[in-house]
Amino acid sequence: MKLTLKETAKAVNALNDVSKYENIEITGAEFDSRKVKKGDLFIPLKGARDGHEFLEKARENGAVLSLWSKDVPTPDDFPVLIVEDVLSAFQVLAQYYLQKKKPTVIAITGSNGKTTTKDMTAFVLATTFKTYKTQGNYNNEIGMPYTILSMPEDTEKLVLEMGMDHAGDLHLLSTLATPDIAAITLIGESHLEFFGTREAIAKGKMEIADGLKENGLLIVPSDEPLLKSFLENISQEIATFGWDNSADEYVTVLAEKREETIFQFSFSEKIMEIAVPGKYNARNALVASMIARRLGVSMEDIAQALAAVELTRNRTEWVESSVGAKMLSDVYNANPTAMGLVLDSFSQMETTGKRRVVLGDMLELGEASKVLHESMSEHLDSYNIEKVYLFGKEMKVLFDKIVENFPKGAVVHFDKEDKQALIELLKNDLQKEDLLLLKASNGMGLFEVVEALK
Ligand SMILES: N#Cc1c(NC(=O)c2cc(S(=O)(=O)N3CCOCC3)c(Cl)cc2Cl)sc2c1CCN(Cc1ccc(O)cc1)C2
Repeated sequence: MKLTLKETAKAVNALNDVSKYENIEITGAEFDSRKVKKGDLFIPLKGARDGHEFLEKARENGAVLSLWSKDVPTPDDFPVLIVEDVLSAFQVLAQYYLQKKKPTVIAITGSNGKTTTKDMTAFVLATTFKTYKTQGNYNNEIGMPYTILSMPEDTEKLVLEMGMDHAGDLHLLSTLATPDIAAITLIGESHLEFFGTREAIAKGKMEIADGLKENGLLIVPSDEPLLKSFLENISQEIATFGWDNSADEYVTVLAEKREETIFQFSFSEKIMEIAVPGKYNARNALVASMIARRLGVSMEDIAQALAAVELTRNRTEWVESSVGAKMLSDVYNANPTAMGLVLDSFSQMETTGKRRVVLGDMLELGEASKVLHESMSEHLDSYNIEKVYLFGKEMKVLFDKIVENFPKGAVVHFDKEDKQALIELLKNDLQKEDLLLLKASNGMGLFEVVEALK
């Protein structure tokens, strides 16, 4: 990214006069002060802590400018753009950058299929165009603007995953990104506890068309009756996909093997393959191919790319333990905000068994580490969570802080060297109906704990 101070100030509607600053250029935008590089714009978001507290760290790492809330005392020795609301300014800046660079924007949503379809689409488009895609789970109102502002200057095709937790989420993301192509991979059941009915989920998913360009294309499943009524209000072109010729384009699965799936699309004689099992991956490949064909990628390139696609393992899926407990190892974003958010949503999840959490150290939090690990106590309530297993030396302060608030023995702490002891205790404690959440920095190796419990 490359933006001048002046155009940035204008785009975010800065409230202060920036003419007193020399005209600098920003080459990136970051809200995690640890990731700030030279030339970045710092985005002080309210996470587990208020990002405004971390300007010094951002400055040390090379930030040249910062957005700044009008409600926070202004630093007098650092250039800032004072705004009504930092998050909105971040989003508006992303929208400005998108309108300036004008890549083709492809938006993809749907329950679990969206990540696979996003990866497949980007992989196929990359055979022919300079392509950029959503990284990790950066698919929400913070992650998507971040993705847009991280896009290389010469990006031709931008593949954005759009996540939906609540009604209104996709309306915001779609109107920000104004996609040229929008795809709903599946309506599914996720978040039923929030939406109440699958109709409400379908309505929420259809919001992805709210920002769709007039000459854009909406790609939807042909076998989803709940979408029918909403599609009547769509003025843009619609293409449906499915398993048979009731859809505009369909896929015929010829063979499902352990390591690959063999199939054929309605629009080509070619016998295709992807190096992953599961007929739903053939459906995801069909959506990716419909998008690629629409944008001019040849069938040869599509076939070659699909045969070689590597998928980022969908890393937030639930896996079952050997006794039947459900385990979620959320390996994304080991930062205080993400840990707090996942603890809050885990604490609300329906279960007939007990909720248990394994929390490992969050690394690289420097001198803020103690207070940030302790702050997780705000997300741990003995009413919702039966047992807390803390793992690593940074987590000792959290143990000391919460042990008194839980029944005797409900909070335990292990040093990193005692991973085996942690595994033995979990094997002993876990019951069939339990839910287990595991979250830590990758460096703590919690995936070994999950593997041992499977
Ligand atoms: N609160 C907080 C902190 C962070 N939070 C985030 O990065 C963050 C992550 C998330 S997220 O949940 O990970 N996320 C981001 C993108 O889309 C998917 C979801 C969100 Cl939504 C919001 C924020 Cl503000 S990163 C970070 C802190 C506080 C400490 N910082 C480093 C530091 C160490 C020592 C110091 O002296 C100063 C700073 C690093």
